[in-house]
Amino acid sequence: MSAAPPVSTASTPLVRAVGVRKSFGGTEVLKGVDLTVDPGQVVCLLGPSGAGKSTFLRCVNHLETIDAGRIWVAGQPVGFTSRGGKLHELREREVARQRRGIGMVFQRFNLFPHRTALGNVVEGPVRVLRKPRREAVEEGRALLARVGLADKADAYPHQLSGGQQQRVAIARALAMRPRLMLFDEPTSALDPELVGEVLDVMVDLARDGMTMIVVTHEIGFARQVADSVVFMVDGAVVESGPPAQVLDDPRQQRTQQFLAKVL
Ligand SMILES: Nc1ncnc2c1ncn2[C@@H]1O[C@H](COP(=O)(O)OP(=O)(O)OP(=O)(O)O)[C@@H](O)[C@H]1O
Repeated sequence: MSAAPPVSTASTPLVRAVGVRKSFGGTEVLKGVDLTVDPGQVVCLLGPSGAGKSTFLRCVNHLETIDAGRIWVAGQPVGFTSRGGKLHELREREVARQRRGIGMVFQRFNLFPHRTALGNVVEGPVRVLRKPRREAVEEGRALLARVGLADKADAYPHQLSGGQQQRVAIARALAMRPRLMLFDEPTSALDPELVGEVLDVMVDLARDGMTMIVVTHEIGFARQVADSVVFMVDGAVVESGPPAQVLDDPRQQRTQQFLAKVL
């Protein structure tokens, strides 16, 4: 791990990544990524397969440990705590606590198959946050209504479409009251006709002011919702800025080439 930069303060962005590096085996897949997300902002991460987008997202949530650089979420260095002006590596249980403030939605919904939609949503608040079940159920029903699934509370995952399962997964993440939501290609496992219903929920979340980092190939979503589009290639950010600039008037040849293929 490189020398620790100073601990950031509460007035800093919600997410700040500086010089993030990560290797698997001998291969460096993140080569010094810098990224800033202000509270309430939506940042879309775009780029070709293998660029390191998912790996970066997993580093923000400390599902991967970075080799160098630093990431702060809400002023807290990810994987560390600051005591007496020094950074100390967190133990596993403390990492889990830090991770609670971050909701993550994956390509695959990974719902508990033996629990209903509502059961999936209340599991975290009851078991992890120790909320009274009645309160968790009330909130869980409200969250299912928010994602348009009020009538599916008692359905099991196998009785739901992929789009509905993904909306349950979003409700489940929201039930933990995250201050940040990470989405890793949340629609890419869905049939095309189901993509819109998941994106609509994400658009609503963005309008409600949720801070989000979204790895996506949905250029229309990025154009509609993103405050910033970050284009990654080969473990590095090659271009970032407002969607109108990066998507409609890209400056880098690699961005132009990528967009020519996907648009
Ligand atoms: N746990 C791991 N072990 C070894 N290599 C890994 C691991 N996770 C990712 N990689 C490699 O890191 C590189 C970046 O992968 P990553 O999934 O972050 O890219 P991506 O930009 O999200 O791509 P895609 O759009 O295809 O999901 C790839 O070459 C991948 O094979």
